[in-house]
Amino acid sequence: MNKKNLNDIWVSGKKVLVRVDYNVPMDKAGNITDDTRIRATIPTLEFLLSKNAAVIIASHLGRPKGKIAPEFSLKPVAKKLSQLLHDREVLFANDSVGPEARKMAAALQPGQLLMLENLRFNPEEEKNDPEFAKQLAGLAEILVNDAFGVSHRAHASVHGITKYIPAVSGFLMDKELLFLGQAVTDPVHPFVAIIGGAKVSDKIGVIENLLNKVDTLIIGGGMANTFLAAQGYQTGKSLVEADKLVLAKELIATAKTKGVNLLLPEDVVVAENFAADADHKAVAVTQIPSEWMALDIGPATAGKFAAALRGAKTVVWNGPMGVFEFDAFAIGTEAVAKAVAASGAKSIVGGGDSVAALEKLKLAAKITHISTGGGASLEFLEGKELPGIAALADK
Ligand SMILES: Nc1ncnc2c1ncn2[C@@H]1O[C@H](COP(=O)(O)OP(=O)(O)OP(=O)(O)O)[C@@H](O)[C@H]1O
Ligand SMILES: O=C(O)[C@H](O)COP(=O)(O)O
Repeated sequence: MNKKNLNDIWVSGKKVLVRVDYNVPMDKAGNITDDTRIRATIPTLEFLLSKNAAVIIASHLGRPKGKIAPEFSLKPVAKKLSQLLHDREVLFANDSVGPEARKMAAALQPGQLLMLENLRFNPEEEKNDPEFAKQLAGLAEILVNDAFGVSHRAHASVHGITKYIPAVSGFLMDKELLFLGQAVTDPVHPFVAIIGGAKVSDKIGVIENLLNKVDTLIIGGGMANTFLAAQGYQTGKSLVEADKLVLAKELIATAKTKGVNLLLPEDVVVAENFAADADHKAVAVTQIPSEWMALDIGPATAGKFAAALRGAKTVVWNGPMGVFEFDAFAIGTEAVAKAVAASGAKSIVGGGDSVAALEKLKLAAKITHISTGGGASLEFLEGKELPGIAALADK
């Protein structure tokens, strides 16, 4: 990529603002339930500290809608970061561009770390407000953008700010762009993509773009029902997007024209109702009872999908094959997770459910790259230009 990264600039003794995506899940008591996104930025932070930069960390957490909301405070995240950095002190400012942040940033010494409070406590962040961006830029000399997960948002801390101070990518951003970039621009074939999750409407762009690149496209999860309905199967009470039937038909036709091997479920696990303990059974897609709903791919389909993954050289996976939250309907997703891990392909996985399945099965280490981006990795796979990446300084 023709953008500057951390190796292209002098950071020693400089004040560096690092934009990270510490939008991590927390339980009701404020405990971080998955710290992957924090751990993923440690190489960038350690590099900056080893170079004696004064490091100011900025992030959002959740969607507090421009208002101060204690449940969205980044304080617990600062504590977690300190632990992950072997109890190194992480100073904390109770605002992001206010008097406290300004004072603490000004006093920050080389080798020290300061975390700002949630950027989204200010409505100006999401509005990409130039004055807010300028104030944020005023805290530092350089922006290091390691927040791949938010690079699809034209927000002040990833976009507007780059008008005032130079912006380069951090190591996490580099890693995301390298792996996702290779998959969309220069994949090694055979290239197999697996797309699942609830709705076709969320992933139309991804499917359309991947149809130009893949050899095999596997579709599972709730969205597969719309494709089944489009082919004329009775889908009972399954989740089907009636307004997407024509589109699903078009996508099936496009796959054919482009010579893509499109794989849809042949059998599904149907349930009497949407519940963890619902009565359920595997049936052929021609046999879905009118009062039942498909909540997982069936065993024959899982076998077919696994076979399609054998010999793949590049695999992209996003979205579960069924209602993974209920054990009875997690079997298809787990079978796909095992097949991706066993494929030996360069594998790129995005999305919380797919990653959770891999972690549950202790297979995450077998994946080449687990993306920290949700919406951002989807938009990247759609082939869109992400504003936070476009705004990085050119080489
Ligand atoms: N057959 C189905 N019927 C109804 N819901 C389904 C079905 N299959 C999967 N789902 C639901 O889809 C949801 C995930 O879909 P979503 O579109 O949010 O995927 P995603 O967020 O991209 O995936 P990930 O969480 O891996 O990123 C899960 O909550 C799952 O229960
Ligand atoms: O979790 C994410 O996908 C990112 O942090 C972006 O969050 P957002 O969808 O609230 O902008």
